[in-house]
Amino acid sequence: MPAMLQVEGLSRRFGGLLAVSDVALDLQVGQVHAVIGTNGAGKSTLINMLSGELAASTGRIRFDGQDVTGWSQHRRARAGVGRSYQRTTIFPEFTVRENCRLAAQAAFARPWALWQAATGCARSNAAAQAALEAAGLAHEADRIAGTMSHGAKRQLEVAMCLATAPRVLLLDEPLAGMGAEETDRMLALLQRLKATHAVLLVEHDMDAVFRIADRITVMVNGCVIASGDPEHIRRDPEVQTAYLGEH
Ligand SMILES: Nc1ncnc2c1ncn2[C@@H]1O[C@H](COP(=O)(O)OP(=O)(O)OP(=O)(O)O)[C@@H](O)[C@H]1O
Repeated sequence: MPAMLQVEGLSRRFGGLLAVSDVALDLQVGQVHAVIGTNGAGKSTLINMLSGELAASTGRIRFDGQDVTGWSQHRRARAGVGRSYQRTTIFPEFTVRENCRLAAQAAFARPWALWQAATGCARSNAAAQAALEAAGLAHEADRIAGTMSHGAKRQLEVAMCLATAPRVLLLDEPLAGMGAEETDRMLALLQRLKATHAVLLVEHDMDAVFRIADRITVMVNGCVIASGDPEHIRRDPEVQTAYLGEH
């Protein structure tokens, strides 16, 4: 199957620091591709370049066959590149449904329709409902988002991402701070979503990564030191030394 998102020779420099160095990566529908690595390895910088929040210093990003390296974040998002953040980014005083509708409205902005009530935007409402159902949150639709558990809030962030109709999901530590049950629920969600999306997962929870990932890329100091299926990564001596320890 051709890659939905394809990265070649991607680097990012911050002054004298090479935060991401010559990274190559493929994301395919049907796969969760996990990127793991020590603190400061360059994982968030990589996601920020894929989403368009940060410009690449060198290299190329292709999405669905098109070179999107020079595209803005908004243009990539509209084309189908969705992302979630390390820190919770919901609107706590709004309902779960309103959060999803706002995410959809931001993605499908129609400046010429300013006179229409936002609540009446059929496309955003439909996208919000579909996202809630896909994320398993339809039964929580009318709940005030701020009153939900930490795990449910992270699930809502994935739903907000889904409301923008993405084909690629870039997820930055979606399991951070979760208990065992919440982790199980999120992994079940990712397992369902990968059937229709290409998923990039940046995550520190190694047990979860080895449960869910179809492919793992390991970064150290900005460089990819290994990439392959979980068994290959588990056995790689360089990965063992640099990162995994007992896993
Ligand atoms: N805007 C910036 N300006 C300067 N240096 C930066 C900037 N963003 C990141 N860095 C540096 O780039 C390196 C990679 O950071 P990055 O946040 O991508 O790592 P990470 O793998 O996501 O780490 P963590 O697991 O702790 O989130 C670090 O040394 C960091 O200090």
